[in-house]
Parts: sequence; C-alpha cells; structure tokens
Amino acid sequence: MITYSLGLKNKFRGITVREGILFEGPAGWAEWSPFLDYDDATSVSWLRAAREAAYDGWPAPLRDVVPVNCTVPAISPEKAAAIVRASGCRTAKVKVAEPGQTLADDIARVEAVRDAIGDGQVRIDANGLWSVDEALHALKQLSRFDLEYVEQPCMAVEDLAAVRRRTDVLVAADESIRRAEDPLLVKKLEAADIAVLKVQPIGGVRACLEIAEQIGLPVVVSSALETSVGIAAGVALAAALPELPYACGLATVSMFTSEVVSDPLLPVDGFLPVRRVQPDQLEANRADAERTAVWEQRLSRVQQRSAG
Ligand SMILES: O=C(O)CCC(=O)c1ccccc1C(=O)O
Ligand SMILES: [Mg+2]
Repeated sequence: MITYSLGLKNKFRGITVREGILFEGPAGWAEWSPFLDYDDATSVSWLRAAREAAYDGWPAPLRDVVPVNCTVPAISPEKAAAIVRASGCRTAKVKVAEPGQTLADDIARVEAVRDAIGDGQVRIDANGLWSVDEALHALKQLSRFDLEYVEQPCMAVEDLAAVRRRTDVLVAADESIRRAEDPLLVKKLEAADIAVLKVQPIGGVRACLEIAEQIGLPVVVSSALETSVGIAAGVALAAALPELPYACGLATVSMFTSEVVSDPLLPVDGFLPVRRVQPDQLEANRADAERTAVWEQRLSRVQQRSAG
C-alpha cells in the first residue's frame, strides 16, 4: 500500500495536488482517493470501488477502446485551445462558472475551444454553480457554440429539471447522481437527458452498471481525477456498458505533472485502450510521511465504518 501525491498542471476543482492510496489485491491494483473535503461517511462508497478492483475484478468488456473527451479547466482561451489541440480528442469538455470568473471568461474559453476543435463536439460543466436564471442566461449566450450538452448547470435536482424544461441544450446530471441519496431522483423528476457516472463515488463498476440500467439514460463515464490505476476502473465500466453513445470524461491523466505508471492511460486519437495498469513509478510519486499518516488514518476510519 502506498500514498501517492501528484501535482496538477492547472488548478482543478480548487486543488493543485492530488493524493490518494494505491494497493494491490489478487485481482489487481486499486485506487482509493476520495477528495479531502469528503467526510468518512461519503468515502465508504469510494472504498467499495477500490475493493472491487483489488479483490473481484470487473465484468467482461464489450469493446476494446473507449472514446474520450479532453478536459479543459477554467483557464485562459489560449491555454484552453492548446489543450484541445494537443489532446487529439474529437470532443472537449470545458469547465465554466468558476468562482471569481465571469460569463465573459466562459464565453471566451468556449469560443476558443470551438475554434480549436472545428466540427468536433463541445460540452460544458458548471459543477452546479449557477442558479436557474444564471444557467438560462449563460446557455443563451453559449448555445451559439453548438453545445453537445451542459453538465450539472445547477446543484439542486429540482433546479436541473427547471433548466432542462426551459432550454434546448441537453442536460447531463453528475453531482445529482454521485452525491445524491437517491440517484434515481434525476429520472423521476426528468431532470436530465444524460447520466454522468463515476466509479469511485458510486461504489464500483457493478454499482454503476446497476444505476445505468435503472436510470434509463445514456451514460457518460467520467473520472474523479484519478491516477491511471483509478482511470482503468472507469475504462472497465465504459467497456462493459451495453451502449456507449458519448465520449467519456476519462482523459484526465494528462492534467498531472507526473504519473504512477510509465505507460499512463492517455488517449490516442481520442480513444483509451481497455486494459489494467501496473504502477511502476511509485517511489517517485510517494507522499511524504506526514501526508501518508493522514491518509492511513483516514483509510482505517473508513474501513471501520464500512465494516460496521
Ligand atoms: O469529465 C471529465 O472530463 C473529467 C472529470 C471531471 O470533470 C471531474 C473530475 C473530478 C471531480 C469532478 C469532475 C466533474 O465532472 O465535475
Ligand atoms: Mg461534472
């Protein structure tokens, strides 16, 4: 078992360093990396996902590559365009509604991404940070860039439904599924056209496959900003879904300044290969003793909780 610490090239979700635990079981390597602002109760499902990876393995794949989007943080238009061009992806996901920025910043970034990707797809993710009115106003301005969909424009599932009723842009639910007590409320309230599923927060590949079946919406598999070890679980889910009509948000390894494997899960021409990974760069990416102790204590608290 090792605690890793990886730098991020750009601030993402408010963080500049990503940490987590990697461990190996009979079925392969597993990642446990709940974000630091998540409490122990929330982190139990993340542990279920890691145990599945280490001890059970994943259902058989139905495809051997999965299409992915490149992820564009809330950065300048010039840097955004450079990320899109370097990625080789035919779909880009652009972060918008960043605290401290304006709608003008979002418009400039989305415009630069649209220019860079040409006739590819552009989707945006507001991480629930708009009100209904802000979302409708922003979508009116941004829809001229021909959006594939908007992910989580508002936080409350009722607000998501309200936005969906009043815009032509397709709506995807992310936080409304992975952070909700009832992930199927999105379906009941007809709050979304697309379901974003993340393996760690939802509690494993099989848990995600179950939700996919019950929710009856097309699925976009996304990362929770994991190392290639965690990304491999997302790839396994994407490979096992009966249908995969959209590119997945699994091309996030390129956001790190280093990686725990020498052959990371990076897209080639917009696709990730379906395979497991074997970390061989652990020592160079090991967290210091203090951070390792913090993570090991956290893991033992969450293990106790999940055993109870
Ligand atoms: O979907 C992607 O392209 C990358 C994944 C991503 O955006 C993300 C990564 C970590 C935490 C939250 C999110 C999110 O989708 O909101
Ligand atoms: Mg999201």
